Amino acid sequence: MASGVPVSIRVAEKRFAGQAEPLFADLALDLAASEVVALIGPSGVGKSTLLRMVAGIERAFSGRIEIGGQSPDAAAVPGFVFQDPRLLPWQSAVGNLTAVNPSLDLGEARALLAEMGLKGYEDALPGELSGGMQRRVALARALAVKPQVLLLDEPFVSIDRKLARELMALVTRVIASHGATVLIVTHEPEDAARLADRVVRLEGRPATITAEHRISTPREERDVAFLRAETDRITGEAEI
Ligand SMILES: Nc1ncnc2c1ncn2[C@@H]1O[C@H](COP(=O)(O)OP(=O)(O)OP(=O)(O)O)[C@@H](O)[C@H]1O
Repeated sequence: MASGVPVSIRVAEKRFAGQAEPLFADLALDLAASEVVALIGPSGVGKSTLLRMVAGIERAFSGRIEIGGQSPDAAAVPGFVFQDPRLLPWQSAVGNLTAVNPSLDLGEARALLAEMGLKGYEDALPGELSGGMQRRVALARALAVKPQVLLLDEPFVSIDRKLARELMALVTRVIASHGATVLIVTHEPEDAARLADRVVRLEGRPATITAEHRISTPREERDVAFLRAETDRITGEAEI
């Protein structure tokens, strides 16, 4: 089990070609080791871009991002869960895990899939799995790199709420058992209230942090009434 490392984000400027205003200017965000931070904010504010910058996928910006004191290039590979599962269609579930980490032994890969509730489906191809099962494989794949940092980009979007809640329960267990530092982008304040230790709202262009909200109640104690109240606080319908 890898434990989480601190993440330091300092963006002097990030601007895509053709943008009159930079997406980010003098943006600073720190995550403590093993902290779970949810990024919320309007569409187009730059949440996914920031996640890709932390992952080292998006490199054209001025500033510095450090993962456990190292640049994203030098740091251990983060686990990344995208909006859609993006599995290799010709690889089995196990094959999708070993594809991202060839040193993962088959027993470990199968154990990760079992942890995601996929016992018996290890050798199935993605096309033979339901959408929900494919998302579970994608989560197992993110854990297959034994990440110190887990990046989740709207992993519960465009699925029904029942499935989203099942997957969130799974992510809650993963957070408890794998201990990574987690940065999750979500449109749903309720999802943030379920999962995060801290909710950070980005707004404007350049985007700034306009609200931060800590949630200290343990995840497993967050019941429906709690989630409703927290969601109101996060959306600004109650004082934060
Ligand atoms: N590769 C790119 N080239 C040019 N512009 C881009 C690129 N990627 C993102 N953008 C622009 O940067 C802005 C931020 O995009 P981003 O996807 O990060 O926002 P977001 O907050 O994640 O939005 P959403 O919630 O809709 O996913 C948008 O205006 C988008 O069009």
